[in-house]
Amino acid sequence: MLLDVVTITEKDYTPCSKANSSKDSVKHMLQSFKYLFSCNLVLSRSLSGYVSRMRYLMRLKEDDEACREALKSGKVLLYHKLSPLLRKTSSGYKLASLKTSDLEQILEKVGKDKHIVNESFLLGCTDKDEPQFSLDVGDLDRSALEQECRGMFVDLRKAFFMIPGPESPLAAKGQALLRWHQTNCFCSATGQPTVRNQSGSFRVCHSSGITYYPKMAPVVIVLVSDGSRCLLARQAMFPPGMYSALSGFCDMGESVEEALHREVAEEVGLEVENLQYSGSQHWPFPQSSFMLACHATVNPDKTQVNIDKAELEDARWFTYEEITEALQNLPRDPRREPPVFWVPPSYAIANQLLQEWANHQQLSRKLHGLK
Ligand SMILES: NC(=O)C1=CN([C@@H]2O[C@H](COP(=O)(O)OP(=O)(O)OC[C@H]3O[C@@H](n4cnc5c(N)ncnc54)[C@H](O)[C@@H]3O)[C@@H](O)[C@H]2O)C=CC1
Ligand SMILES: [Mg+2]
Repeated sequence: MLLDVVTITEKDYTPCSKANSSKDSVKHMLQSFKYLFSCNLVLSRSLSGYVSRMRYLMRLKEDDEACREALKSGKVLLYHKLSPLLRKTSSGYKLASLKTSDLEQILEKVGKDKHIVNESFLLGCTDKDEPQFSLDVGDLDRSALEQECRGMFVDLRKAFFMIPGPESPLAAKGQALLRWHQTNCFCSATGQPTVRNQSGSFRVCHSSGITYYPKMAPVVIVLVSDGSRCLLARQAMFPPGMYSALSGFCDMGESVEEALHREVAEEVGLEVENLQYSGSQHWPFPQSSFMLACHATVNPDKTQVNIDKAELEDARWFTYEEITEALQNLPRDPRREPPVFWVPPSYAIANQLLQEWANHQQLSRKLHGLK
C-alpha cells in the first residue's frame, strides 16, 4: 500500500514521500505522530527550528484540541485588569511566567475554579518550544494573588521601564489580545454573543456567521529633522517632561506616505520630504496600534512650527546634545523631582527613531570633523 506518511524511528522523524506499509502499522504510526506532534517532539531534518515552531503555532491556532493539550504543558502570563504580573530578580524585574499546573494550584488556593486556566489565550512559543498563553484574573483579589504568586501586578506602561527589553513585545501582545477579547464579546451586526476558538485567534457569531479577528489600527510615526535638529512634540496627557516623535492614525483609504504628510501638516504646519522607512511595531495602546515609523526632513529655511493646540501641548526642535542626554534619562516621579526632558522607553519605536537619528548625526559630525 502506498501512502504519504512520515517515517518515525526511535531516534529520528524524517519526512518521506512514499512508504510501503500495512494499514495497521500506518494507523499506529500516524497516531504516534499525532501524539508526538501535539507534544511538540517531532523533529525534522528538512525544517529549521523557526519553521517548525511557526508550523506548530499555526496548528495550535487552528486545532482546539491540540491547543488545549499544549496549554497543559505550557506557561501562562498572568494579568490583573490588564496589568502584567512581574517578579523581582537579583538585577531588577521580569515577566512572571507560570506553569499551568502551578497556576491551577494557586487558583484553588485563592478559592477559584482551576478550570478558568482554559480561558487563556495563545501568545506564542519560546525558543525552547514551550507554548505561552495569557490570562486575565481581574475579578480575583489582587493582593491575595500577588502573595501566592510572589509577584506584583504593574501597569504595562510602567512595566516597559522595568522588564528586560526582549520581554516587552510579549507583555504587550498578552495585554492586547486580552483587551481585544474583553471588548469584542458581541457581534456588531446582530448584538448576539461571539464565541472564541481555543487559541483566541478569532471569535465567531453563530447567528450571523461573521468571524472577527484581532485588529490593529495603523499609525504613522515620523521623526522630522532639519539636518542638525529634530522635532519632538508632547500631548497634554503625556507624563511631565516626555516628548515623542509626531504620530497619527491613518485615515481610511490613505497610504502611509499620505498619512505622514497630512499628520505633520495638521499637527505642526510643516511640509516634509525625503521619507525614509525605518521599521514597524505593534503598540498595545490605546487599543492596539500598528506603528509604521519613518524619518523625514524639512527645508532648513522653513522650520517655523505652527502647533495645533487641540492635539499638542508643545512641539520643539531639539539639538543632538539634548537628544543624546534625553536617551539616558529615565522618567522621574514628578511629586519628588522636577521633570527633565526625556523620551519614550527603549522598547517604543519612537526611541528607535531617536537612536537612529543620533547615530546618523554622530557619523556626519565625525565626517565633518566635529565632536
Ligand atoms: N510606540 C511608540 O513609540 C509611540 C506610539 N504612539 C501611539 O500612537 C497612537 C496614535 O498617536 P496620536 O498622535 O495620539 O494620534 P492622532 O494624532 O491621530 O490623534 C489621536 C486622535 O485621533 C482620533 N483617531 C482617529 N482614528 C483613531 C483610532 N483608530 N483610534 C483612536 N483614535 C483615533 C481620535 O480623535 C484621537 O483623539 C497613540 O495613541 C500612541 O499609543 C505614539 C507615539 C509613540
Ligand atoms: Mg498625533
